[in-house]
Amino acid sequence: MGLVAILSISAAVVWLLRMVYYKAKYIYDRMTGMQGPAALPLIGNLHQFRFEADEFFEQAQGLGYMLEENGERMCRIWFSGLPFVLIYGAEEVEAVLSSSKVLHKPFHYGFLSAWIGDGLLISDPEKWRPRRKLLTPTFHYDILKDFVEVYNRHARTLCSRMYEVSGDKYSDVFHTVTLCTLDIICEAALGVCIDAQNKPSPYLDAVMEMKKIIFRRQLAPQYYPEFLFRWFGEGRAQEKCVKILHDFTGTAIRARKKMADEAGGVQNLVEKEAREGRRRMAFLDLMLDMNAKGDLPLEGICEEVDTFTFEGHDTTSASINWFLHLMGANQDKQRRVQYELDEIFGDSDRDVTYEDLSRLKYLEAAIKETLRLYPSVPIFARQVTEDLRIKDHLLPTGTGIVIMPSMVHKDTRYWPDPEVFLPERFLDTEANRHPYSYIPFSAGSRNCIGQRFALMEEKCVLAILMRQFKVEAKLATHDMRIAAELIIRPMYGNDIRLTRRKAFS
Ligand code: HEM
Repeated sequence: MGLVAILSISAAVVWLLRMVYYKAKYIYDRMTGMQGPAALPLIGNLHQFRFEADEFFEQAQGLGYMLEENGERMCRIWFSGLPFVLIYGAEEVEAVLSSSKVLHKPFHYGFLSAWIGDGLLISDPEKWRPRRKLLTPTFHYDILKDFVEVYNRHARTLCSRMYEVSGDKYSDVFHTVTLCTLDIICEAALGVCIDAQNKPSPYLDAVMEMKKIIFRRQLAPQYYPEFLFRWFGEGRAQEKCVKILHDFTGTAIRARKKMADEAGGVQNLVEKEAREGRRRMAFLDLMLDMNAKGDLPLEGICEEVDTFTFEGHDTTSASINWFLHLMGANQDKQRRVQYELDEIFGDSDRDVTYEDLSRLKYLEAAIKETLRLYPSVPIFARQVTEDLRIKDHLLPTGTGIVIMPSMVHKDTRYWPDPEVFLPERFLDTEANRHPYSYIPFSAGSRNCIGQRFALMEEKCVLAILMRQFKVEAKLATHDMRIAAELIIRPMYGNDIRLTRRKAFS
């Protein structure tokens, strides 16, 4: 190699190292101005991290409580060399979620992509923006009200399962409820009744297994690189699950598309089926219509159906479960819920109608209060791609932002006696709270697209359950250990005792 070449390469290496040094210094200088636990060179705070689902959440919350004294509800942590900022105050959250520039998700959302592709939840803003615009009308009340029948039907099956475990003993109902919410979302998204509450299926097993694999990987940095995960982690097990999941949704989508093509379009097909009283519109039908107009490719339909199925069953199940626990632990509040139900339904065992839903004011307040104490998604995150100012800090490009709704929901400035279960907070129309002090569904333009669906579903399912059963919780709320996985769940299950209130016809 000639001297010139050696000199050129050396100059390039020096130049690269200088760039890296200045970039690292730029980030480091900005991050050191922020409160946070002492970090070591290279590994940062990694050695202090707890990787168990309960300890990890407790640790993050503990850190937040320790570091709120100077009026800032944010702190920095170093995940090895990567800077992260934990955010747990309404004002700080507003700076992030109201910004149209902070819409990217960090790398660990990518672990979901084997299942849900590049759907709404994880896609980059360039892809996300037009698709969100396209899909938002899908969640309009005019469409959602047709799902009330689906909620009722599966809630009644859930009731039968609950009868089987009712009586003197306490039973863990967490999984039982999850099967119901999975039935509901599969029928709403795909138009297919998987009947998970009555029979096992490879699809059901794959859904359950896949969630565990994704969560285990999130807490195992050694498996972040794809090849290490594939060869030494659970990559192969994941591949098997993904095949079952995609075969199932792919087959249902292709079959429905074929039927729509044969009927001369989705609208014709849906109208024909409605005349025959056979089936109602599913999100899939609306998306096939978009596909026929050239707005959404078939691959996009698969991504979004899988995204809805993933995001739309565990979240609602967690929330229904915590609601049942809180009812069992707060008998006075349970009586108020049942008083309202008895006023509306009397002794009748009729279905819940769309009109009933808006009359269930106390039930709705109790659901919202449940989501305040136990927001189903314990943590969500953003990636800074342009320097972002929050209060006196400039978060440099590359910073990961981690938002903790459960802590935002316990800020005493907006939530007096934050640990107390008090649905009445949500009936108080005078309450003057910061608009970002309640964020179970996130907020801003990238909030939860399914929140109306979720609230309608929960109200309907819980109206049916609470009419039939009195609930008692085995443990007091302060004795429940919380596991923050993909959703927030009771670490050792949701043990409740159910006794029948009236006959089930
Ligand atoms: C109690 C129930 C639910 C809760 C608490 C909840 C919460 C959330 C949260 C916090 C996010 C933001 C996540 C992030 O930024 O990383 C989100 C996003 C999302 N949720 Fe939900 N969710 C619920 C139910 C549902 C349901 C039933 C569906 C579908 C029918 C759904 C579909 C979605 C989708 C597609 C996104 C991504 C939206 C986007 O980025 O544009 N969710 N949800």
